[in-house]
Amino acid sequence: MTAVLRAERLSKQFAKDDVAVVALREFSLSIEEGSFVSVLGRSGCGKSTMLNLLAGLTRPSEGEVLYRGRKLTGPDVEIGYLTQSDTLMPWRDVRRNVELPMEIRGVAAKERRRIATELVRRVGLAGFEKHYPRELSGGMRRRASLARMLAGEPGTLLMDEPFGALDAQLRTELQEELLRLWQGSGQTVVFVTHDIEEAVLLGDRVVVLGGLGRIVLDRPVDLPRPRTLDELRVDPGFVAVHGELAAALKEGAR
Ligand SMILES: Nc1ncnc2c1ncn2[C@@H]1O[C@H](COP(=O)(O)OP(=O)(O)OP(=O)(O)O)[C@@H](O)[C@H]1O
Repeated sequence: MTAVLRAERLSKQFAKDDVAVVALREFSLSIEEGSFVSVLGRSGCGKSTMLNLLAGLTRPSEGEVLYRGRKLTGPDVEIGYLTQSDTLMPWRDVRRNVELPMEIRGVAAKERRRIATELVRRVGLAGFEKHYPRELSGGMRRRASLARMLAGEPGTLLMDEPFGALDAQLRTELQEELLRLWQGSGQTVVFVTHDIEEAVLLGDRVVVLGGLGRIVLDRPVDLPRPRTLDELRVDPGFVAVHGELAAALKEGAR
């Protein structure tokens, strides 16, 4: 297995009222090609800062990000990023938002429409193709953004708490859909969450961050797939991993 994405001693500080605020300190991580890595951490520990750097959206104060061995100096079409903030285009309806990455790649109009319609269905938005972002709920906008990211067919997907705002039922459906799409795709996923169950359900590996992005625990999850939460919850292996991660989160908060 080769590393597709590597963070090497990344530090990031922001200037706030002339005072330097450190968000991430000497953060290093190597992501294997085709793997699904969950990153777990409490609010404010630097998860979004880390993803912004991995996406090439912001520049590190120190250190570097390597994508396929090349230094990342800006956003890359190969890397899809589902941010926490809403980046749908307000003047495009759902279908045309989802079509956008395919327009950029020069996919023919008919094919674009076919793929967009299918992706919109997969994220549970069938019937809302003609709705504009302002006509959707927050959760629906997240799902439309997810479909748009998938439409770009990125080799690497960075996702920042994509399902946090959704109700439990929908969340489960989308987690399963994401796994279906990912399995066998060869895509690499870095998935940020603060939910232990979600991290274990999805990941091949869970990385727990403490303050300033300090890695408190980095462990593989070797539970068999396909996984469902109902089955996992009564699996002794899952209960053990869950306990270990909960302890690591607590340790990270210190
Ligand atoms: N643009 C910025 N300017 C100043 N400080 C920032 C900026 N962005 C992040 N920070 C600070 O860096 C730290 C880490 O923020 P970050 O958003 O990465 O955390 P997070 O783990 O993603 O949190 P959450 O789970 O709540 O999204 C916080 O203390 C935050 O206040």
